[in-house]
Amino acid sequence: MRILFVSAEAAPLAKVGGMGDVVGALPKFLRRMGHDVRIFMPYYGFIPDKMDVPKKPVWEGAAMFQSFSVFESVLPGTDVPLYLMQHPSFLPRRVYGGLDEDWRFTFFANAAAEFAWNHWKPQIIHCHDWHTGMIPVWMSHDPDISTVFTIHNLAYQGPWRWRLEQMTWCPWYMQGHNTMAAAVQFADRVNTVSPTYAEQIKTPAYGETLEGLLSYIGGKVSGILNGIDTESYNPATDKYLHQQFSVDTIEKRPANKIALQEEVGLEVNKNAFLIGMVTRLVEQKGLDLIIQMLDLFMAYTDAQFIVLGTGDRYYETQLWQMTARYPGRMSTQLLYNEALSRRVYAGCDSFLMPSRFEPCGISQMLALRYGCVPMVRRTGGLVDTVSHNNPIDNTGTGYCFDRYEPLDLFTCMIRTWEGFRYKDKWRELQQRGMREDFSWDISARKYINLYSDILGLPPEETAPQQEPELSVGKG
Ligand SMILES: Nc1ncnc2c1ncn2[C@@H]1O[C@H](COP(=O)(O)OP(=O)(O)O[C@H]2O[C@H](CO)[C@@H](O)[C@H](O)[C@H]2O)[C@@H](O)[C@H]1O
Repeated sequence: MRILFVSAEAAPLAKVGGMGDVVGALPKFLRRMGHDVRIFMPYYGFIPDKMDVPKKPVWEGAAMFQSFSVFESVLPGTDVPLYLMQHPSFLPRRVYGGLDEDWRFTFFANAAAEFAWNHWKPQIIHCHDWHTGMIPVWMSHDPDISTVFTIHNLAYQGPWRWRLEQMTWCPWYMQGHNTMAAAVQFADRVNTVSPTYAEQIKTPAYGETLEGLLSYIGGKVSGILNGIDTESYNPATDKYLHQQFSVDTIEKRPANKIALQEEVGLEVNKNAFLIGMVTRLVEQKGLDLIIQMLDLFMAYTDAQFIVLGTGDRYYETQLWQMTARYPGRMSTQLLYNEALSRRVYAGCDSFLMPSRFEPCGISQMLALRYGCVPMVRRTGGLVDTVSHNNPIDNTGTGYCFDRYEPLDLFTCMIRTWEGFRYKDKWRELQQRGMREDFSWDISARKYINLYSDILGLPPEETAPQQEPELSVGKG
């Protein structure tokens, strides 16, 4: 099959969050299964810092009264063909933000559609989040090109219809209120990134006002759990770590904790319970819960806490102020830093992710892979990837809580801190997590079956079923 991924992010070139991880990894695995998968993304101003791009474009086109050029290369570290769309609006050294965001991504989507019609014609365009949401509307006219639309984040829905009407050809029959709604209506298949979240978004608590529409088109909505790139994220070979280790040499892991404490200015103490977070600092990630109960937790325990992230100014300030109250025990790194993120996963004892909602979550899977025990709220993909520790039966991979309440988070963190004192049981818990298989193989097969289904082809192989475990209340 010929499949074109269209996305605003693709790791390692442009990654802000988990969508970059997915688009950077899934095509590689689909190609290994024998399909011609390619990526189309913007040529951001910072891309030449990360790779050499040919000087001559492979194609030039026009959309929304603007001309643009497309350069062909390969996604670094893979054999995936990459098309970079160049236009002055993408020259700034940023992925998101700016007053022209609605315009530039609608234009990007239009450019991708022109590219698919005129240069490389795929059978399926796989669109990611609202930035590509108009593609399914335009492609609904084309009998040769079908579309899959993946929701990574329902909270960001793109420009509203009146703005789309101003900017572009927005057909009269497009009754969607905004770009995300239009995409959901017109795509041949809609999927989100975990089975639990695929059910949750049909409810008012998680549907972000689209629950009615998502329930109405429920037959074409599915949930396919994300994987992680286990080749890139491998603690046994990760060149960014102070000390590499594997599930069988886990006794080497504490050297990473000491190195991390030194690096971020925490008191060097191998016995202190070190908690980490690597996250976008936004409401989704449950930061308000942490801000409400962290003082209590710090007073009650000897724990240390490191946060690596950037995002809303409000959360940055709150965390910064809190850090000032705990010198040597808390460190806030307001940075986007891939290398440091790997050292946080490898050095911390536990990873905190009390999300308000979570479509899938990549961070908790990376934490598990690096032996960092996750503490999570049971919502969305966190339900499908982390199970509660049961030291009697030797099952479970982390610590979980249900209700979105500071006291429930506090209790969960205290239970984890207690668990950390029983070293042998803790090591077994870490090893169970490290042995979990989150590689892309299973999910990539499910995507192939989804594409085959649209094209009327028989499924390639039967992938094992993932049953959603429902937890729909916001607590
Ligand atoms: N400051 C920083 N420095 C370095 N690395 C950083 C960083 N901040 C975040 N990251 C990295 O970005 C990724 C975050 O991915 P997540 O899936 O956990 O959340 P996100 O909300 O961004 O993704 C959305 O899309 C994904 C993909 O579908 C869904 O899993 C998820 O639920 C949904 O919210 C991880 O690889 C993490 O290490």
